[in-house]
Amino acid sequence: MSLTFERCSYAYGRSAPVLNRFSLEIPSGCTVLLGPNGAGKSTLMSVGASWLKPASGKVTWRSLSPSTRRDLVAYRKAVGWLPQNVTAMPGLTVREQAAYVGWLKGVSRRDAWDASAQALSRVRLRDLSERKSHQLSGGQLRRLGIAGALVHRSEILLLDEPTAGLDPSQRQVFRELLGELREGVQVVVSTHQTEDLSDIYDHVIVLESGTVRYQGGTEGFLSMAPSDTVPGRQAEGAYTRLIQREA
Ligand SMILES: Nc1ncnc2c1ncn2[C@@H]1O[C@H](COP(=O)(O)OP(=O)(O)OP(=O)(O)O)[C@@H](O)[C@H]1O
Repeated sequence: MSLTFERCSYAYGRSAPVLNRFSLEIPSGCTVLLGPNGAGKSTLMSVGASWLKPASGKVTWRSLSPSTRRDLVAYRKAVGWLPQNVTAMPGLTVREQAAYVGWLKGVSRRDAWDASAQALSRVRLRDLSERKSHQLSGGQLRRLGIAGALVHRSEILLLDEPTAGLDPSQRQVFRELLGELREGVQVVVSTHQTEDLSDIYDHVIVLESGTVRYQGGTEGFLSMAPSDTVPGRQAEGAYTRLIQREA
């Protein structure tokens, strides 16, 4: 069993629920989560990361559920999360912050320290290891966030807009990293960037107004593009067609 949401409901305060008895099983492999602004992607990721607790329903990763007190620590160790806004921890260096995140997730201090060097290399931040994390640029901070999720050797990574604010060369670094990661870890990426979908992702999920509008293979998704779509713009064409059709 993969990451599963069973009839989950979540509302911010007294607002209308963003997720209303929402059910979804994330397929194994590499999945991209698309959807318009406000569709509920970050909310879904945050519920999956057990940062937000659904008012009702159940989230499970394999046999672990964060709503079961006994499972919570193991669940959070297994499920890595890059939130939309990564914050620098005051006073910590880049390496200390990556190690600290691992330690918070239950990795021993020594293992977290060792693993942090490797994780920083993977996101190409090793040269900045000794810099204070508050001195990083926004894009570098996002890469540090990914490194933090790698330190505790997650079984599944939920990456919320990992390429937002990255320059084109760093987006390429991220694509390469994803190619390496997908060998051992299940990955879900929320993004607005639709280029190269078929090179990177096995599955596409499109969310709109807290509802799944599409779930299936990447090739099937791309084939929904209008026949006159310019080559290389299939994902954009398919997405626009889907969202307009459902609007
Ligand atoms: N902290 C919050 N308090 C109140 N409402 C919120 C909060 N965070 C999100 N919302 C609302 O919940 C809905 C879903 O937001 P969410 O951030 O999950 O969407 P999203 O698909 O990630 O959007 P984007 O692509 O713009 O990041 C939106 O209507 C948003 O205004």
